[in-house]
Amino acid sequence: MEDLKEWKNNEIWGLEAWKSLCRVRELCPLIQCITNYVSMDIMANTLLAAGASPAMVHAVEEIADFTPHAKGLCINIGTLTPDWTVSMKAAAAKAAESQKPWVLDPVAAGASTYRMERCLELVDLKPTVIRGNASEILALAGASIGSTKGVDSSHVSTDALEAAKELACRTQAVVAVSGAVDLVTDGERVLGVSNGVPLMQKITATGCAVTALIAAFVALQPNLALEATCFALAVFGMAGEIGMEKANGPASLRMHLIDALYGLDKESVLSKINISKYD
Ligand SMILES: Nc1ncnc2c1ncn2[C@@H]1O[C@H](COP(=O)(O)OP(=O)(O)OP(=O)(O)O)[C@@H](O)[C@H]1O
Ligand SMILES: Cc1ncsc1CCO
Ligand SMILES: [Mg+2]
Repeated sequence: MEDLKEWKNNEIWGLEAWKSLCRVRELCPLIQCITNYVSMDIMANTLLAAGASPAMVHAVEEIADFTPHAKGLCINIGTLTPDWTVSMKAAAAKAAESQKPWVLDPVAAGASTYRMERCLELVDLKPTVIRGNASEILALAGASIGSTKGVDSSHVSTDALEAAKELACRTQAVVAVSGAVDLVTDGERVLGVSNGVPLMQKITATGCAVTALIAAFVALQPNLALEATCFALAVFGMAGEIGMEKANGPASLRMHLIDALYGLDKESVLSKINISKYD
């Protein structure tokens, strides 16, 4: 691959995103998901539609056997309880030990002290990527409680740009803030992904689903985590744009988005991709 710092236009981004999607379709990476009850269905279906192989495996007793065989791991704290916390930490540690990338979704990080403390413990276990909405990234970067209402963002992604950069520098993770423009940073470079449609916010767990898709893309390009994260966000957003052409509301968008992801072709990727340097 060329020096990505020199990349300038969407023609090149499109070709590389297409290659990344093809790699997922060819290699069908096994992605372990320890996620919330709300997101399990859309997350598994998103991974399958993209060509990956999801497995919702969360018993702590299975982690020693299972996690080393997965290509990537997605941890989502959406419906956190103490027993799952133990599994999450064990899986993150096992992924790190077996040099597998893992991605953290800090759902509602600022909604309670319990959530924040567990999130900070997970961040200490060195996620490859952290993907949240703007309120979650602001809360996590500042370790601040009470600024978020729940799982939905009360900020726009650009509100969290400096927080995301600071969090990325401090943790060495790639940090992605979703929204109308998804901002992705390694603390130095910032890229903006402008694919997607606003109605995606009205389908529960689209954020959770795209975090799992990031895990699948990063699993196959662990040394290009920033770019792979952008490609997953762009691919999901493009599927939303295509799905929106047939949708009448959130429920039909959910269905058409998954269909569009499954059928996404090179021509659509090249014509729709919208990635730009943000800094
Ligand atoms: N205004 C918007 N325009 C276009 N796409 C959007 C918009 N808002 C969100 N998206 C897209 O919707 C998806 C979900 O992002 P969102 O920020 O809603 O995540 P979230 O709040 O974590 O969701 P959840 O907690 O329900 O999983 C992302 O792919 C994002 O790019
Ligand atoms: C609604 C909801 N509550 C906990 S997790 C979740 C899914 C969206 O994050
Ligand atoms: Mg979320």
